[in-house]
Amino acid sequence: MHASPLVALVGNPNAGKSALFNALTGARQKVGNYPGVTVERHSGRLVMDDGRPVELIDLPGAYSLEPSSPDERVTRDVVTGASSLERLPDALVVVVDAANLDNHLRFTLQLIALGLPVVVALNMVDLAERDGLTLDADVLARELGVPVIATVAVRKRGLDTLRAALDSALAVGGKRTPDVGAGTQDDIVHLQRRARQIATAATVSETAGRRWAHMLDSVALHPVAGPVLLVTILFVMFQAVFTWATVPADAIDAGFGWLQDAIKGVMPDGFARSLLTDGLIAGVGAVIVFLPQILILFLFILVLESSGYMVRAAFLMDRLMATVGLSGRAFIPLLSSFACAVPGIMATRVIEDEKDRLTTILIAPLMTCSARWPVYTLIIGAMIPNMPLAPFVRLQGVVMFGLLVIGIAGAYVAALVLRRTVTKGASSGFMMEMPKYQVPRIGDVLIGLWQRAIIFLKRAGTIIAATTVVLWLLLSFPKPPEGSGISPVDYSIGGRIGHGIEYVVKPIGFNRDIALALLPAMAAREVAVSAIGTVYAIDDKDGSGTDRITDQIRGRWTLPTALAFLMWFVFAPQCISTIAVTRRETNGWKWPLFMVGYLFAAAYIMAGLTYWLAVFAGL
Ligand SMILES: Nc1nc2c(ncn2[C@@H]2O[C@H](COP(=O)(O)OP(=O)(O)OP(=O)(O)O)[C@@H](O)[C@H]2O)c(=O)[nH]1
Ligand SMILES: [Mg+2]
Repeated sequence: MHASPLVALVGNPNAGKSALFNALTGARQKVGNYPGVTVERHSGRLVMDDGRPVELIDLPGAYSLEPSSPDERVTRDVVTGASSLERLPDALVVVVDAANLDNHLRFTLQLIALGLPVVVALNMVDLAERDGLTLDADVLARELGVPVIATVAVRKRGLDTLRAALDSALAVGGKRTPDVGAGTQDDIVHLQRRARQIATAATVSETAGRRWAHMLDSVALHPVAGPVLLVTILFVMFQAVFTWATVPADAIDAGFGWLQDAIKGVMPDGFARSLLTDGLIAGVGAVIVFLPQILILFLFILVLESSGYMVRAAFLMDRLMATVGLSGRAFIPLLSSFACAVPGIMATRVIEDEKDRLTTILIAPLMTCSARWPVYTLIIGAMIPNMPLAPFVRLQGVVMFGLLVIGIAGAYVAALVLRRTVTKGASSGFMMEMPKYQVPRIGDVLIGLWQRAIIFLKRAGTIIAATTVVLWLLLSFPKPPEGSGISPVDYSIGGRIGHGIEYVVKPIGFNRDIALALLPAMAAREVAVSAIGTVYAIDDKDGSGTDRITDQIRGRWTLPTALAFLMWFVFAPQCISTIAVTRRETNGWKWPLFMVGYLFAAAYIMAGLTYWLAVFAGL
């Protein structure tokens, strides 16, 4: 039996728990360590008005009862009575930041649901008032069903009232066993909604900016309107990529055409000229044409990120992610993977749980990265008619969107399977602060776009140029004997390698041209585009050298082949950089090899299925 009751200070990080702890205990505190963990234990003595002592502990800040760090685990274990290091508190003082009520009330609701006596310290009301936000503590108390005391920890304001409220909470409290299930059952979207409702109800007055944020959130986080908005934004993004980019892309295309002609005008005909114009310029040009589309894609991502919407999207996704046993924290790395899996995989470092993190790394390549855009766009542009389906909705954009959705669905299934087999383990929760909404700064967005453009152009200038030249050489030599009638491509070294690959990919509907492009495309996916361009430049039947790749594809590919090829690129791990970064982040070859294996298998099966279904459907 302990002499004095135990009271724990809990709340989100930076709510002011330690400041309140210091104000309440003064010099009567001890700092120690919880045995076995590196988490510090702060305890101190609080003296009630009648002189009775209460032991106060300052718990580490946490976002929720689903811990994602050792600190948060200590907090969770203590308040749920699961801790072997600390007895169950007799009451909780939940500290919330008044200026950040929506965010902090989520955890508060979870804590109240545990059933222990709770007093809420509505802290930092001075900062809230400075920001033009006035809150009604009584309304808050009524909505939450527990006493709420306004405090300013650093000015020791509200401490007497807080002590009195704590006294009566302890008096009526009795000790109940925490109802651990109650706090964690509600998913975070629901909690967030409830928190926002309460915060709105308790708000007496607020600035226009805050009012706007509340209004935007009531749409963006709405259980029905939220997902609809998210899908709409993504859909508009894809339509924009296809429609806005045509003019600049055509201009770039024309520019490279002009450059080819100019060089043909000054250089004598021969191997060097042909390598330079039909090989290098055509190959690199075929990829650079996609710069406008990639920049439009990044424009959307950067604006969504800097406006504060992205984290809201992560919230909406959390429920979905939880169904496959992934942490909501995985959303941000996965989202970055839509630009490129390499930074995406590096961003998985924010995920504490190893199994969670590994699963996220393994599915990251299924997000449609920007290197796939050139491939998708080329094939869709050549083979899918761009007929309007509805105002502002065209078939090509829909197909593109479909490929993206298939990638996500693939990742979903992969995570589901992986989490039950090779990366089995308990899943952890996710909580993040909702950032403020703000109008994106044009300068920041432009700098972001500029950086992407440079990275893309560098790739085109190095990896893509080099593989194009190597492929050109492999496809040009040795030359078939004069008058043999054999196509130079088929006779070349590259052609023979291609025939070898063709054996493997013929069953899934791929032709020789695709087989030839697959190997160089291992360097980077978009090389497939320049590689196909190279094949057709060397294999130019009429010798005019003027046919565009799209026309060549149209003439030589069937629709089932094109669809199978698209499906292949949704799954195939055609990217050396991704494999390398996976090796680095997982410290060994085991997981990158596993990733390559399962993705190639999926690519093969899905492409094959697509091909044969399309053939049987008579496409
Ligand atoms: N203006 C103002 N500042 C406060 C108040 N309470 C705390 N602060 C300041 O807010 C910051 C965070 O306070 P802490 O007490 O360290 O927060 P905490 O909840 O212990 O944070 P963690 O330990 O990280 O979970 C500090 O700089 C405090 O000085 C308050 O009522 N008003
Ligand atoms: Mg602290």
